[in-house]
Amino acid sequence: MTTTDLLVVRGLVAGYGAAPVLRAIDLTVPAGTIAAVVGANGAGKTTLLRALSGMIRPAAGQVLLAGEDLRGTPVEQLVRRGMAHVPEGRGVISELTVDENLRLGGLWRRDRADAGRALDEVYQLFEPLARRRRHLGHQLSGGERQMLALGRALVGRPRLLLLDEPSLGLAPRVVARTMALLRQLRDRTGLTVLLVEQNVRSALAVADQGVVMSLGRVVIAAPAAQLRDDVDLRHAYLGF
Ligand SMILES: Nc1ncnc2c1ncn2[C@@H]1O[C@H](COP(=O)(O)OP(=O)(O)OP(=O)(O)O)[C@@H](O)[C@H]1O
Repeated sequence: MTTTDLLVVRGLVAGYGAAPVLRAIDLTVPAGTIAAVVGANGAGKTTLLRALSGMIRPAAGQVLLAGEDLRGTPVEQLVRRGMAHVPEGRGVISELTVDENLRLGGLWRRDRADAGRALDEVYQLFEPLARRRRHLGHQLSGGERQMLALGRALVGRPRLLLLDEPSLGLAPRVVARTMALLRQLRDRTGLTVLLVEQNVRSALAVADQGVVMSLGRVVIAAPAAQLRDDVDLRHAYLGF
């Protein structure tokens, strides 16, 4: 595992109108690690992912991906540089088949042969998707749709995966499987993950770093183990 910082965020300010939601976010995520972003409803977690993936334009601050400043970079270029965003609600296209949805994730890649290999790898990783290649998006269960959204992102071979609430609406067993998969991807491929989760326990169990947000700021960024084990910290910042 490399110790290079893949994502560095400095003084990021962003929002939807005149009043900013993110108020000077600072964040560092080393390559090959999982950072879990947790915090109360409305803290700005989803907004942070949107600002990083170019869905909303930051008003101020700096985002570096592997040392490269991303300011002004079009969304399509962000994808080419290795950023993949799986939004809350997942964005699976209901009218397309599993296979078509997955192929969308690799359409932009010039290396067609490797895009094909990445697709095969995703089918190996998600066996239920391989069995349902011809099924339409709307015929899938919630857990399968989550797999599909994640799989589609992975077909692009991202370096940084921005994952918003993957556990939303899923059975505990499926949540556990998703978290185990993230750990496996980190360990086997060196994938770096910024994981936004309401399910704090599950997220901290899999993460290397815990990032607690409140009112548009990062109030603590610490090793996940420290947040898990320190009762005072948990009471103060996470309420359990
Ligand atoms: N599209 C939007 N337009 C205007 N304001 C928005 C929009 N999306 C979110 N907000 C506001 O931004 C603030 C932060 O929301 P955000 O969704 O980032 O929080 P969150 O920490 O992800 O919370 P949750 O866990 O509830 O999704 C909230 O006050 C919310 O009302």
